[in-house]
Amino acid sequence: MGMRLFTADAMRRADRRAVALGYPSLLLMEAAGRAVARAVREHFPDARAVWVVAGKGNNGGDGFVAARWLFLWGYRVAVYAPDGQAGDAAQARKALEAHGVAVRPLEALDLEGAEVVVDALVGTGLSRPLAGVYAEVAARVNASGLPVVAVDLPSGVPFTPHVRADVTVALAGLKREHLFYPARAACGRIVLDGIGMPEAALEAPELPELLTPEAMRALLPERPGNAHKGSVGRVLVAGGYATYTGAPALAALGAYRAGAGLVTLAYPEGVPLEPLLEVVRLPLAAWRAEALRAARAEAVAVGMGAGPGGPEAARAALELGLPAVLDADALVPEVVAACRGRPVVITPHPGEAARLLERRAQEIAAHPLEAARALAERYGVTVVLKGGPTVLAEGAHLAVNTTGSAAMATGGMGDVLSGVIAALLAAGLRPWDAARLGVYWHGLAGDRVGRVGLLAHEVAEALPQAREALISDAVRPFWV
Ligand SMILES: NC(=O)C1=CN([C@@H]2O[C@H](COP(=O)(O)OP(=O)(O)OC[C@H]3O[C@@H](n4cnc5c(N)ncnc54)[C@H](O)[C@@H]3O)[C@@H](O)[C@H]2O)[C@H](O)CC1
Ligand SMILES: [K+]
Repeated sequence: MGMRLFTADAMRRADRRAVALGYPSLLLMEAAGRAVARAVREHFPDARAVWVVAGKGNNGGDGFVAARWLFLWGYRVAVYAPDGQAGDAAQARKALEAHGVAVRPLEALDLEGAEVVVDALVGTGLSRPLAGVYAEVAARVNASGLPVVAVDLPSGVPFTPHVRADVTVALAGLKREHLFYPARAACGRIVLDGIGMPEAALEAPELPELLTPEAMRALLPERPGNAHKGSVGRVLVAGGYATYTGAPALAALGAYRAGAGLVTLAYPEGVPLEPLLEVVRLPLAAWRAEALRAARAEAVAVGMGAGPGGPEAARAALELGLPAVLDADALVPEVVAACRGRPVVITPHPGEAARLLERRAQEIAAHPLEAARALAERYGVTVVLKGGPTVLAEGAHLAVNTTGSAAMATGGMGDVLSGVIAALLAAGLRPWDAARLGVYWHGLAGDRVGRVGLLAHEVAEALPQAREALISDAVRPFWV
């Protein structure tokens, strides 16, 4: 079963399924609290004094469990919470108090002497922005400058105010706030703990898939020992005029570094292109499908280069009937609309998605999953909506990438990605597989060289070592 990205509701359903399977919910809370206590010990090994702020719900319950274990391990512990817990949370509170640990009112919070704060005010049960004493506690914890370990979610996200955590222990599964900004920025380092939740309870094929190393490794095309350059995928790159003369070269480089056997670059005669020794050049008098056939390609990447010829190049390339990746200036409604039901991957950023959906870019960036789904529905193609994180859609399927970083927000990065996806299409992968693996691999390569100042060609150069790492099981997801 693949990993899924949960909403609060979906996690509540998983909880209920676990209970229906006979799994006592108090066991989940016990595992959750203990995981939080362990995170404190592992991430702040020098701390001896831990203050816990807890709410009325199960998030607070997890906090009481964490406090009990930390107390039993010899930490100095102070616990602040309102009265009025019920169910498991009330039990967890009693179990803590049985050790003689007093729970003081939140209003009495005194952070003097604390070395780490555990934030267990609210988790997935948040229904409205924090206010009153909760908002005050969040503000005081933030202002204290003390390290914060958040239980499940930093309290208050996705609204403001919220706690800013150094470590967030995600319980049972990752939720949207752990992946999407601005909430993600409040999480700090994210560690996922399974809390013993039975796999069957977590099954939720309707939720977006999270791209994991295991799932992506399985998609990597094999390289047979008797491979030759015509047998592992030939890619045609069509684009590169006017301003971005390096763009097609970056796409070609991305395709080669992703394993393409041969890359042909078609371009209008007379356009000066950046040299790339291994690329076959195909100068054209005009964008005509007949001329493009000379490349004998199995997939085509169109649109890098941002010139007025983009749509024209795209039309000619699409006439070849090959699997295709469309980017940038090829992403105009008339061109994309002609691709319905064909093996085509489009790779818009929010601005291009806005053009295709006739919406505002801010709206797209604020609701990327919904936008990707809308694009897939409207155009009947595979969608890669670039962003932090990149989200993908095809038909009813959604996926969210888990690699890459803001360091990759630089020119030419998308051209490399187009080349990678085109190489995977040429190697015979279905568009959904090529898009998911391409996005994941591209991000992984970025992570391996990742620091601000990263250049697109450096990411292309890191693709082979990222592949090796993926194959040899040396890749850990960010939540481990
Ligand atoms: N499967 C799991 O992931 C498990 C998670 N656990 C933990 O349970 C919480 C969710 O618990 P729940 O009781 O549903 O909600 P919360 O504790 O997050 O919050 C409910 C609590 O807070 C009050 N509230 C809501 N909004 C506000 C607000 N803005 N200001 C003040 N108070 C607010 C609400 O009225 C309730 O009293 C999950 O995050 C995990 O930490 C389980 O322990 C194990 C299984
Ligand atoms: K919390």
